[in-house]
Amino acid sequence: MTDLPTPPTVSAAGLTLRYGSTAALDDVSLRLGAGVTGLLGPNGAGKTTLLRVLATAVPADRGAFTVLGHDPNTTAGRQNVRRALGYLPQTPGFHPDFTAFAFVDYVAILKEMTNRAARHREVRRVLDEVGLGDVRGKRIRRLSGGMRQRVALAAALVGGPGFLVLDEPTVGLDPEQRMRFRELIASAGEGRTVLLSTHQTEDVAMLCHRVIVMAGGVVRFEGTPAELTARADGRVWSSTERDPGARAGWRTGTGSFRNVGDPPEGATLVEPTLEDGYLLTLDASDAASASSSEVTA
Ligand SMILES: Nc1ncnc2c1ncn2[C@@H]1O[C@H](COP(=O)(O)OP(=O)(O)OP(=O)(O)O)[C@@H](O)[C@H]1O
Repeated sequence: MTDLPTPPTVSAAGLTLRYGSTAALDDVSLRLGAGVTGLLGPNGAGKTTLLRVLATAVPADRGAFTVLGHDPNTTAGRQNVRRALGYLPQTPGFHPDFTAFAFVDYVAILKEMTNRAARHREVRRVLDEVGLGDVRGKRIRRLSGGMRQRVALAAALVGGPGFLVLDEPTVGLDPEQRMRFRELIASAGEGRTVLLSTHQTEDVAMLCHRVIVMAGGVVRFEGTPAELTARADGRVWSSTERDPGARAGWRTGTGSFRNVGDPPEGATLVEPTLEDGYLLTLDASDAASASSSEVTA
């Protein structure tokens, strides 16, 4: 495992949150440092719940965490966590009749920026930062999906938060917009702690210095993207027909089959991707060993 900055900027221990009989979070412990950490997991893994707990939108039943040294268990600490936080939720709730400027300004007001001139300067700065300076007077309903997502990012960035939480920000974006968004997230992660929930393994491979994999409310893996990819070393092979022993196998564009799982003797091994490592980590038997040997608290 690679070393994390000491002390970590965000640290959580034993976070547990149940909805009825569902453990949305089950004893989740993690540490984040400056830079972009990816949070991968299938639907229902508990990613959004974890982000909402860290953003103090919902309290955990058990466990504790700190953000930039602030403990949200006290009223003052919770206020400090919120001041340090920028949050881009899964479905940003902006009024479509607001202009981009008015919406980000509104969020800045909620973030207690009371000096109007300074606040407007800051709103212009973040809209410029996400490349929307030219359309800041346009109503949000007239902007493309990618531009709306950038308005939401600008709102999360306003006030220069030390901890930025992004819940699936690239969902529904076309490849060009996604690339543009990656650039913005990467620059937002310079000197700042960013936690990026995503289903896109390419986002993690291209952007993140650390990755956390969750499933069923449990952290299955915490490490670097290279370490996650390495979990599939020796477990991806090509063949002329689909290997019946493979956990997944498909014909590629070149006509040969790419198989993932436990290769037969003499198989032609190929380079794994981060997605292979991720899929194998979700496999139940791998998960058991990952949670006992790789998860750091
Ligand atoms: N408010 C709620 N009431 C009841 N159950 C909930 C609530 N919020 C989440 N859950 C359940 O908790 C589990 C974790 O959900 P969560 O939304 O955190 O997963 P996720 O990893 O973000 O999934 P997705 O990728 O689909 O957004 C799921 O089983 C979900 O149905």
